[in-house]
Amino acid sequence: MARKFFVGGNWKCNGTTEEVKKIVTTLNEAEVPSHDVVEVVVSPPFVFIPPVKDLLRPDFQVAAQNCWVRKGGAFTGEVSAEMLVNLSVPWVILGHSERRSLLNESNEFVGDKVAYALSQGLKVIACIGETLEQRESGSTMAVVAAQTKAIAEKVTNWTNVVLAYEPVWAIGTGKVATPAQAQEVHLELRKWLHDNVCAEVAASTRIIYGGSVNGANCKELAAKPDVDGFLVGGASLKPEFIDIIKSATVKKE
Ligand SMILES: O=C[C@H](O)COP(=O)(O)O
Repeated sequence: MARKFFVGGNWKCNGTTEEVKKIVTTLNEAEVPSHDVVEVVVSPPFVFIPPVKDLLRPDFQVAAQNCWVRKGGAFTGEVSAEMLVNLSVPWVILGHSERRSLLNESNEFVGDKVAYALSQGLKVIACIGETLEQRESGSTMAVVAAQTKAIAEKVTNWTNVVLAYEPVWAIGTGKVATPAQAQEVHLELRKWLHDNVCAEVAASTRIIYGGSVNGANCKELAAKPDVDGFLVGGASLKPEFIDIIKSATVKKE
């Protein structure tokens, strides 16, 4: 089964009303491959989700950057999956490394969040990835497998899950993984899904790469057979995000 290329733009904690309008205008005016070829999802901070949804072209979708682990209620400062569904927000990013490291989100907590968000009808971009220390000690695969296992233990249907491999050492550093490094981990993750979930999920789940992706390095990465798209941080705030979307048509090796 062909996996549709997926490009996510994670705006993180950035933007003003004016900047958001400018980014959306750039996206709306861009000529990009059709929705049959590439799925584009932008993820503004919560407060900008309603205006972005109102202004954004209909072939692009919106994701939240997080949501609460269970049904909403007395959880000050949190936003629930139900609220996102109520606002017709189709996607949510969960388990981003910034939340794992700065807010101590554990593998189990992320697994619970993914399962709950899916149960409410959201689609999930689930993030995993190793630190530089873990890579240098040779434990990359063990780390990403443990992170994926915590999700797999709670999830029965993978149809609405995109797995984002984001090595922490590549995030916001300008130090992108080489295409070979990304392909190696993506292929290993696919094997892990094959052996621990099933062949169908391994073949159909999109595994996207994140970490210093830009307009200049995206094509080489997109050519790798197991790189099914990108989760873009810094460059998603710039016009070069369009070039990254266009890399969906790069021929696979
Ligand atoms: O979610 C996106 C990643 O954290 C990548 O961020 P970056 O493209 O700024 O390195």
